[in-house]
Amino acid sequence: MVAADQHAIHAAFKLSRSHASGEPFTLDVDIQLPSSGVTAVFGHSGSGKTTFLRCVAGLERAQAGQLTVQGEVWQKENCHVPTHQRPIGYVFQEASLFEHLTGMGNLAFAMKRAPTPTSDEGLQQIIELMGIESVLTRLPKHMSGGERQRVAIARALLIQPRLLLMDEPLASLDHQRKQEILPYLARLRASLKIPILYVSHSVDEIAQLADHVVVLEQGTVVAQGDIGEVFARTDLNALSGFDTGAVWQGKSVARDEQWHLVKVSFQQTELWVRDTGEALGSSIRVRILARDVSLARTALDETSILNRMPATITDICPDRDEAMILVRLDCGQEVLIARLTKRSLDKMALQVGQEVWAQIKSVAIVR
Ligand SMILES: Nc1ncnc2c1ncn2[C@@H]1O[C@H](COP(=O)(O)OP(=O)(O)OP(=O)(O)O)[C@@H](O)[C@H]1O
Repeated sequence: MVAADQHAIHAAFKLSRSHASGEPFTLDVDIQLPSSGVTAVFGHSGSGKTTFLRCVAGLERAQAGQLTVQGEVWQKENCHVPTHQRPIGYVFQEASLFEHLTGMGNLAFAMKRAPTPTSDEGLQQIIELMGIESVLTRLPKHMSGGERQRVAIARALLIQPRLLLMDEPLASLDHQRKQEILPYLARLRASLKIPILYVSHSVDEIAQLADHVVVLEQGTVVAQGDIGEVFARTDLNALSGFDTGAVWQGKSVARDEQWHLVKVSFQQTELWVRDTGEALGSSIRVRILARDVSLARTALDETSILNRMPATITDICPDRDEAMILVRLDCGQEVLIARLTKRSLDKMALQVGQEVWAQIKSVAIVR
């Protein structure tokens, strides 16, 4: 839960619509979101992510709604601030640039809409942040998908928004372009003071970018909280499956130069991870996929696995795959999830409350 904070966002919307096919849809949310960082709005296709974002933007009007952003009312009973009067930047799935204007022309258009003049320095900072210097003289048709999207993000920032809304900004890009643009989004997250609402159905993207997660299912909020907390849950349909995995936030504390490894310390446990060259003391986020965690009843000495730790089984939950099971473990203050076959669970006679050894085959650094 987000602490009561007058700078937070309170969004409550009730909106019903019926499909041509006859299947009705209702968005029914009442949530408090943090005033900074990236809040990911996550869920399967059709869960209502875009509808929620459009309600925040004022593009869609909920039959009943209340929206307060940092103490300012944008919607309440008979009051509905129109979209163009809301200080928001909106980045869509497809970069909607003006095709007849160059990159710089697109940016200049946004600057004209900003409430206060942008200094040359401010403009330069955004150009550098998004790495778009070399495409400013080009028309959008001569830019790659990733470049177009980065110009679109810069344009949204130059409006000087107090809230940035991003609706699947990477969805139209291929894998390589996504990888190219992700570091820019991570930089954006680190340098922006304003809150970002980021809609996505990609667990990978969210694991890398989000601080806070809201999970929608059929128009309602089924979970919300800090990324570590939400990703540690095994009962969420949207998060169960091949990509299930815990996200841990720690600090690098030691370096093993011979083996190119860095020791990352978490609340009560430590992991050795690949050295990505960051200074000791840096904050490091890792993702441990449930399929990369195996369990042993005793501490095995002869194993090639680098990261092993004692853990207690706290829950055993069904997986989307009939043959698999998710085991939730407490490792000190950290929660780990292991994805095992039902056969292994049975063979090892694992039960809730049992002490085991968790063996982590691979740890991905996500930031
Ligand atoms: N313009 C519209 N008219 C009628 N129904 C709509 C309209 N837009 C969306 N819907 C329906 O409303 C529901 C929520 O759609 P929404 O686009 O918000 O979901 P989503 O979670 O963003 O999905 P996706 O990930 O596929 O974009 C869906 O059932 C969808 O079919």
